[in-house]
Amino acid sequence: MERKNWRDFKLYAITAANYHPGRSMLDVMEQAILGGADIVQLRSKDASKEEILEDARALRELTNQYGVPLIINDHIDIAIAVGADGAHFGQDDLPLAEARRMLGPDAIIGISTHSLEQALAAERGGADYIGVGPVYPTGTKPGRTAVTTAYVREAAEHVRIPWVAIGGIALGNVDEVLAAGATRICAVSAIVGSASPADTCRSFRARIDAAAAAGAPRDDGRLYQAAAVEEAAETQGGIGGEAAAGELGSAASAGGRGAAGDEAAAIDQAGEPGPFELTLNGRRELTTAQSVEELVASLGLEGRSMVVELNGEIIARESWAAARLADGAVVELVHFVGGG
Ligand SMILES: Cc1ncc(COP(=O)(O)OP(=O)(O)O)c(N)n1
Ligand SMILES: Cc1ncsc1CCOP(=O)(O)O
Ligand SMILES: [Mg+2]
Repeated sequence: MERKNWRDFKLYAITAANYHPGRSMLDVMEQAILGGADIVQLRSKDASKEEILEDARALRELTNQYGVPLIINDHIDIAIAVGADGAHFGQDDLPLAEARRMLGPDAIIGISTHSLEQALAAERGGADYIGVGPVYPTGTKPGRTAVTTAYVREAAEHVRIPWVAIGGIALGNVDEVLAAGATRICAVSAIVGSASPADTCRSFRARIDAAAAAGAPRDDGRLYQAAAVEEAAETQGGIGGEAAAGELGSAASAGGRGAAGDEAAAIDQAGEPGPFELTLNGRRELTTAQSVEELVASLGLEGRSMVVELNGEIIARESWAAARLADGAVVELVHFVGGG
């Protein structure tokens, strides 16, 4: 089974046997993986060490079968014993430096954070990813203060390592979390407590993919449009924040770019292409992508099955790199969310 880069994960599923009485943990987690969960954590708060070890072994086998990374919550010894891909620790668990020493440089180490200060400390300390939450109050960790989407927004702006929003996230509020800038979602009860974990995961993935296709996230974690406006401000010599969004067309032209329909995109004074405007699935967006291939990559959709139409013409996959984008281009992008 080919493994993708774990950093590309979008949907993080965590075990919680209390939410699925009568169904086995392995069956529920297999359904979650089949539905699109692409990283899995064993989190078991009430079981004995022996039971956790047994579950960890079984989950290791399952996740290996599907090429999905396995993270063990809290128990570093069990992570080592079963050859997990990594471990997750909270603010009061084993210190990060100690965990790294014990797990080695290649292990994936995740740290829970509840404020930007903690996030930046984890980043400096060498965490591989962080949890951002609990975004909403949740029965899975009762009594914890919700950090709200305000912290999600801060994370989107400042955190440069992979980060995942967690806590009280369900299909009814996930769009709000994505709109705040999250590009990865973690859910416990909403997934393992649902009648069909596979369908629920498919729905989560569809929402996450839709947010990406709508032009929100970039690989660097900054909001796509906001980042483009900031870059425009830099390259055009200081267009101010919010006003820049509306004024970009004229400001960019002043920087030497042709009108809508020009073949060449803007080149700024440093020789870098500047942002220009296109219509993506009916929405006006700013991009610096020079070709369809770059546009798809900038949306984080590489490798996805999709049909791309540029200015009314369907572009075959092998022509994406050659299909140049220019100011005023009209792009329709339909990608298919894989099931099973
Ligand atoms: C992905 C992810 N984020 C946060 C947590 C919570 O970890 P922690 O704060 O240590 O709390 P417990 O899960 O141990 O109760 C997590 N497990 N995973
Ligand atoms: C483990 C953990 N850490 C922060 S919130 C949380 C629980 C998330 O569970 P749920 O998705 O059911 O709210
Ligand atoms: Mg913990």
